[in-house]
Amino acid sequence: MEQLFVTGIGTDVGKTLVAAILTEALQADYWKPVQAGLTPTTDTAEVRRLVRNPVSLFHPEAYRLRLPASPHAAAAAENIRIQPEAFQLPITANHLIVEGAGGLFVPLAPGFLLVDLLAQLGLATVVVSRHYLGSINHTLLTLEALHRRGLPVRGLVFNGEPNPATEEFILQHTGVPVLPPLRPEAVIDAAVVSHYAEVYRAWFEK
Ligand SMILES: Nc1ncnc2c1ncn2[C@@H]1O[C@H](COP(=O)(O)OP(=O)(O)OP(=O)(O)O)[C@@H](O)[C@H]1O
Ligand SMILES: C[C@H](N)[C@H](N)CCCCCC(=O)O
Ligand SMILES: [Mg+2]
Repeated sequence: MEQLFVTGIGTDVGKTLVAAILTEALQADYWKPVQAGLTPTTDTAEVRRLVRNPVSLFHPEAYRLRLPASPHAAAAAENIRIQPEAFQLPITANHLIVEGAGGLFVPLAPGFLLVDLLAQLGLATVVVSRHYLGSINHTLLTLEALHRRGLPVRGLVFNGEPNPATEEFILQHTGVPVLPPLRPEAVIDAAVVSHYAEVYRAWFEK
């Protein structure tokens, strides 16, 4: 069974889109442990919108915070302190896709970063890198942080217009496996996710 934690080089890089593709490809369950920002939608609702298979279950978030901000600040705004013990992996016999919030060093509580939650859960990662000027540095920092903690990378996803110079450097420098890339899409809907899910299913079966 695949139990994968989707992280990224920052916020808005495409983690939810990748999580939806993985959820559809593997007919996996999905879990977003910390949701900061409830409108116009949540990541769980977005993945539910993008996935068509009847098997996937959507597990409730451990924290649902109103403010679209760093989780430690969104929690503080509601007089909540995020507790490491509150995070228990959902019990399921299915594949499980877990989506982080922002990047690895996003604070959840004083002294408790998202990467600490990842280490506590003990999952392999899928890392999403979106192409922008500065993304090489953000990607290498993310991969080094995982490597230093002994957290395995199942695959790296490049999102955006192809950038061979960037992609080749990162892959040669780190040696991580690469998942199929995502290209800019005019709309993000279930049909687009279904297309990528086919490609991802083949990658996992190879
Ligand atoms: N390849 C793409 N083509 C078109 N739009 C994209 C693509 N990848 C991501 N997007 C859009 O970019 C926005 C940010 O992506 P997404 O919500 O997946 O980011 P995220 O990393 O999950 O952010 P968060 O840290 O808030 O969870 C969304 O509106 C998403 O639909
Ligand atoms: C609200 C946003 N969409 C994410 N859920 C949280 C992003 C936190 C980023 C914090 C930071 O790195 O400065
Ligand atoms: Mg997301």
